[in-house]
Amino acid sequence: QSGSVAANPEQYDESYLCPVQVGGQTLNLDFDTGSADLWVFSTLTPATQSTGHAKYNPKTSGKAKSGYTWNISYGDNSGASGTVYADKVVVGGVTATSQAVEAATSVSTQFMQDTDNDGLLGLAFSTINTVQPQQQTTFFDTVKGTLAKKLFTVDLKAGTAGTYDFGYIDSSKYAGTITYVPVKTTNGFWEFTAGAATANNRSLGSVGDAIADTGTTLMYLPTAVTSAYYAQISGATNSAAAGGYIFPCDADVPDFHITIGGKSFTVPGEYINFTPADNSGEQCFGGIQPNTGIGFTILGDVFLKAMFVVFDQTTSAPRLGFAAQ
Ligand SMILES: N#Cc1c(N)n[nH]c1N1CCCC1
Repeated sequence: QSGSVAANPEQYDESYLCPVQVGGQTLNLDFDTGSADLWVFSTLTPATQSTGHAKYNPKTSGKAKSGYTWNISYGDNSGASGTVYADKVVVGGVTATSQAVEAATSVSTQFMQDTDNDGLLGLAFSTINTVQPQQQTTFFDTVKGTLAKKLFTVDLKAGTAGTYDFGYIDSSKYAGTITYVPVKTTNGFWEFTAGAATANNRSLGSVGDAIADTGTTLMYLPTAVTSAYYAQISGATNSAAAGGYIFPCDADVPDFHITIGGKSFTVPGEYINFTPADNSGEQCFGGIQPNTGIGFTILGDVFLKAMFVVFDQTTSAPRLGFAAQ
């Protein structure tokens, strides 16, 4: 089988939500290549936390996995926990007849407040799934044996709907050729080595170890690369109050170029002029921020919305394919 589902941007492209049928109920989920749990708001989630969200009702067709629990926390200190059911999950026409559906019995305030988001669909490696006592497979791992090709592609867009495709590569969605690089799976991420970064034809240094992460909004780069980039924007400062680099909204924000697999790819400067940093609209928050304390680079949606990316498990060695949109 194969299929395609829309990836609808939230305000400022902060995250992208995709309609998924869970036990015959449609929920809008954040597809996240940086985590491996499929969890949903449910009828088990306290009403004080779930108001405004679509909820999965396991009573309809879910089979309880007795004694199974899950508990996930993300790098931004958000998190959720709950119990586990097996149920039918359909994404863009691709059907997992019995997928582990993690029903939330508790969610953090960030999730409670984003009422468009009804949960997450993890697309990292199942080795980092949090279900106990037995780890469960991601939707992709559950269905990959039934897909025409064991891969999915990500085509996020700036300010408009993109797509996640499962089982095939749509050559109309990218320009030029796809450059493949090997993936290191030991941390459970789609992790690879990126190369040199430049802006205004000046070297910013090497990016190095990086993950392709649809669940992260911004790009978190090595501190040296980040400071060298913002040194080229007059008025840019690293503001503790704002929580990162900001600059005058009318500044000239240079394109960011990164080499992957020997090919150069470009993130337009306008994607890096991310959002107003304050109510005056005078200062804007940068789409590139330092990866301090993370330990690797995260190439999130600001990067991905300039790219067409193939998440490929067609061979025993997973690989990532990158192309310009
Ligand atoms: N922090 C963080 C994070 C990440 N690195 N990948 N996905 C994340 N989230 C998904 C939902 C909330 C945060």
